[in-house]
Amino acid sequence: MVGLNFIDKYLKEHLSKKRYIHSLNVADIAASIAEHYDVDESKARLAGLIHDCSKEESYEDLVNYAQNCGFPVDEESYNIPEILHGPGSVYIARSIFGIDDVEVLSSVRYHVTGKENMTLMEKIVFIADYIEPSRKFDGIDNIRDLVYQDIDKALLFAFDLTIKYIIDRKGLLHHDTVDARNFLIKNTTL
Ligand SMILES: Nc1ncnc2c1ncn2[C@@H]1O[C@H](COP(=O)(O)OP(=O)(O)O)[C@@H](O)[C@H]1O
Repeated sequence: MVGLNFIDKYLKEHLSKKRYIHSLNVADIAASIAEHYDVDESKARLAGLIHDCSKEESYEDLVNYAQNCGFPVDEESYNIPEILHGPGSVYIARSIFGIDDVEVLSSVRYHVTGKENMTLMEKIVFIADYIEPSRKFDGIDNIRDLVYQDIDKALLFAFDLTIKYIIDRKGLLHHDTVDARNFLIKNTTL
């Protein structure tokens, strides 16, 4: 794997200032949630740092990256450009940063939509992205409180908000977020 200085320089060169700061914020909060839940802080921090590294690439590049990211990406995903940077960032993580840790890679892969039966690391990176300090929307304070009490409750709140947001805008909704939500409803005590 390349050094953190290389990753930092890459992010500065490939992301807007705002998204670069967002990435640093997600890294910090992911590490803090990981510490709380006793999972590997440095992996959570790394996944948070790189989660959006492909976000400003063209649709054509993202399609190519997603097809070669090493995780399944279904056909429907290519109709929703907003979600392609999940797999796209995995491609850059592997091919440019030399990251091969599956926990880190899968947290980046599913950070936009979530998925059925998420690992704790995947949950941490997803929710860190959702609540990092520069995010502002109704209900965020509730999610910020819940994260340290019961991460599944925080995730359910976030999935419901995302699903409602997309439905309100008549957008195409990828089923992974619905699957993530339904899995929590069926398998956890909420
Ligand atoms: N299941 C889904 N189906 C369609 N669009 C989705 C789904 N989940 C998330 N999105 C969209 O993907 C985008 C994610 O952007 P954002 O929250 O800024 O993530 P990031 O910090 O990873 O860039 C949002 O526009 C959101 O509405």
